[in-house]
Amino acid sequence: MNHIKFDYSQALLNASEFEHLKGHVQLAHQMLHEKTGAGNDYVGWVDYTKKLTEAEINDIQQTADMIRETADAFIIIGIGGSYLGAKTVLDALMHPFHNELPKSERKAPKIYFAGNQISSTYMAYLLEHIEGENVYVNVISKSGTTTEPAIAFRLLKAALEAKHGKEGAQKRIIATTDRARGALRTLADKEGYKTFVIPDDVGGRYSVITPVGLLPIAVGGIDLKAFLKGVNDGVDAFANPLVAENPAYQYAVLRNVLYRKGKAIEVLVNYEPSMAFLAEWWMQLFGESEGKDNMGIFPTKMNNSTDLHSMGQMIQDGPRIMFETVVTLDAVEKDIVLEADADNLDGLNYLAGKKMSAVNDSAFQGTAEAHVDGNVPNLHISLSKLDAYHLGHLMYFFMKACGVSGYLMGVNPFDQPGVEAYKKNMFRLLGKPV
Ligand SMILES: O=P(O)(O)OC[C@H]1O[C@](O)(CO)[C@@H](O)[C@@H]1O
Repeated sequence: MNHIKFDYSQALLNASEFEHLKGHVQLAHQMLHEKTGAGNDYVGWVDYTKKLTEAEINDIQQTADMIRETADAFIIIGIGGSYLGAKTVLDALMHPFHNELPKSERKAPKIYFAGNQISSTYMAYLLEHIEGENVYVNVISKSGTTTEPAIAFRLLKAALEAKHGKEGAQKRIIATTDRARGALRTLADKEGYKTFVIPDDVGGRYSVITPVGLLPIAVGGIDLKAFLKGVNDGVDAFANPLVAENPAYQYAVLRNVLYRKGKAIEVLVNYEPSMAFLAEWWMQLFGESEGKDNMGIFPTKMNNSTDLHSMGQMIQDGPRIMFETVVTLDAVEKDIVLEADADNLDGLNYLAGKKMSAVNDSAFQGTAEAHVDGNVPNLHISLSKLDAYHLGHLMYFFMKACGVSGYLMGVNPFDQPGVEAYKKNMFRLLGKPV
């Protein structure tokens, strides 16, 4: 069943402008489901979760439970698709001040990320910060050869071995990587680490639904089965080839029509800080999938109402080359009723008795109205609430829309050849042996 409400009444398009693309969607749907399109070696994510066995899920859950019971701190090493999905879910569903809670109130180890940049300062502070802690590490790399996580892992492995010896470190390291290839696989096999496999036919940016995302999510205490159920219900709901009944395909069509009308920038907007990282994950998903052959919609983000006070001016009055996709929640996790103040020096008594979420909602409504008036098309996605089920459903919605959208755009949505350019130069500058 579909749990995404997708409203495109403010897309500033006539039905006639997207009707003609419906036939193309049927073709893109077929290419994806029958594995006949470009990049067809990488469409395993389409029904991956449907094929996950109970034993595989239990293995992930048991490993996570062991880490939850034993570790003070859990470090997720990975870059791009190898950390963005996990961080999105953990940020969205965990206590916003989780790492600062006293141990007795924390339901999971403190969680840190490493290997998603090459900052020596960050790494030095992290190593110093975790010195007294019982640390477990999940090193995640599909290729097993990415420089950023490899450097971070080398440093953390050395720190763990210095503290606990080889055997103690071995117990605290879990590697998520390719079944057979890559330096991380070789190392993990040699050292005897517990490993999880990233399937060959699932690319990094589509891998949050594999152990890449699932293990960290479970360590965070998120309900894995609910997350997977949300994904699986998405697999069913968004496999409907009829555009009129499939919001993922509607979204794919509309963004393509908007792009063809000169809207080269898509802004993913949220009104909840817990959802801010969703945009980072979404940016890689669409950016790496569609930015090809000098084409593609440039994906960016607004965390509102914060960014209305920095980028709001640009959206309202800047060049008319952007559209917004706003994600909102029908119900917030916690609400606060604003009270009257005897002095009312701040002039806020007109809000007395109102819920803070209603003020936030008015910010959303007012902004959408202003931006649409300013000729910025607005697409609106709403979820009934933010929990493991709905987040899994939403992430799969975006994945499915992205595959179809890329095909509509005429690119291979499953490769990322352009990412190699900086690496080649960096390796030359560093004198990496060829
Ligand atoms: O999991 P890996 O192989 O380390 O790759 C991490 C990320 O790097 C990229 O390959 C780009 O360099 C992304 O596509 C990917 O998500």
